[in-house]
Amino acid sequence: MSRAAERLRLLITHLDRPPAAIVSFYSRLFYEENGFLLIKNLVSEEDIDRFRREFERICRQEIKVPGLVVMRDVAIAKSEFVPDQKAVSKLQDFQEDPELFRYCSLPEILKYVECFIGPNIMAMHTMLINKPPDAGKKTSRHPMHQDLHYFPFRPADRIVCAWTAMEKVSRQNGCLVVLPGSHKGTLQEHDYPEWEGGVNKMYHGVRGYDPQHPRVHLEMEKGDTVFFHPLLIHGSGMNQTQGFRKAISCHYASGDCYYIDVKGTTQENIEKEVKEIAARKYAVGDEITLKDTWAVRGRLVQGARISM
Ligand SMILES: CCCC(=O)SCCNC(=O)CCNC(=O)[C@H](O)C(C)(C)COP(=O)(O)OP(=O)(O)OC[C@H]1O[C@@H](n2cnc3c(N)ncnc32)[C@H](O)[C@@H]1OP(=O)(O)O
Ligand SMILES: Nc1ncnc2c1ncn2[C@@H]1O[C@H](COP(=O)(O)OP(=O)(O)OP(=O)(O)O)[C@@H](O)[C@H]1O
Ligand SMILES: O=C(O)CCC(=O)C(=O)O
Ligand SMILES: [Fe+2]
Ligand SMILES: [Mg+2]
Repeated sequence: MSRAAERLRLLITHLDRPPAAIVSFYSRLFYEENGFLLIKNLVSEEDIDRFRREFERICRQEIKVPGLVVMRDVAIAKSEFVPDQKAVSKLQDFQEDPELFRYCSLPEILKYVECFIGPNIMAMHTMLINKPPDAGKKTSRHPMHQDLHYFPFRPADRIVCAWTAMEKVSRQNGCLVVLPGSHKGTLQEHDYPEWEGGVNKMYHGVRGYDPQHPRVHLEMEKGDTVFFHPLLIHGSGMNQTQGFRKAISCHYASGDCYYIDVKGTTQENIEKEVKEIAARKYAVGDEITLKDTWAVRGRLVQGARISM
């Protein structure tokens, strides 16, 4: 941390009731320097319990949500499907589920998102992650990566992720691991890590990241929320408990971001995979573009949809 940030932190910890302006200025400085900001106790217990109940209903197949992707861990991908949360490692694209999508519109979340990306806010990517107990092959890990690798839109500074712990997350059950300050670098080349036990579909990792870079384990309580920059290198360790570690997240982009063509960039490999899956999912041919797959999923949650 810079000296300015450290002095502000000391000031805040020594004041009985630090002025809100100083706290927000410090928070912003912390985000600029580290690429993430953790806010404790931001989402209510009641809301989280509602998201959990909705997740369980989806797993039991009591409701069907258009466009939803229900993902199984690669370790059990080829075994018989049972309609239970134990068979689901992640939901993606829940924008058509009003109950889960409520998360993306929570005013306490949008208040922060607006500070980072401005008043026009699109929810671009939604996930409920149910990290399973590791089946013994370390496939429950998420390799270190930058989320921007997946996004064909810019600028990076107008994108932010909100990630809320739905229960206590610790090093034991595979909390997020971040490399503070790594968001100041550029987008790195990503590919599948060479892991003996297998890797989940599309879980690319940064090629040759520096293992000496300081790492921070973000241990969090239920309702704590971390906001992070799309260039921040992060991942999560394996779940060494018997519980399913739950988190809900949304990636936001400003309504005036713009799409880019990733041809000829390091993102070409993920484009190829996404197009193959999208062609099957939407039963269309080769003509679907990466941009289309994002434009159909994005939803405006505040302000104006300008170029997204
Ligand atoms: C900021 C963003 C960061 C990220 O999003 S990182 C992770 C991104 N990952 C994704 O977007 C993957 C999303 N998942 C999916 O699209 C689907 O789950 C997926 C992988 C296409 C499978 O879906 P379905 O086709 O409905 O499932 P299926 O049971 O019919 O299986 C079809 C073939 O896929 C395989 N599969 C299923 N889950 C897998 C997994 N987790 N890892 C690797 N392979 C997997 C499955 O074995 C089957 O293979 P085969 O065709 O029988 O050889
Ligand atoms: N060989 C590797 N190559 C790349 N990334 C790795 C490798 N091993 C672990 N990681 C990543 O590092 C992060 C932390 O994972 P891991 O569970 O191995 O360590 P940890 O939880 O920090 O340490 P410990 O297991 O000692 O508590 C995860 O994002 C994981 O995917
Ligand atoms: O919840 C996790 O383990 C990490 C998820 C993540 O970083 C992602 O899906 O991009
Ligand atoms: Fe990520
Ligand atoms: Mg670990």
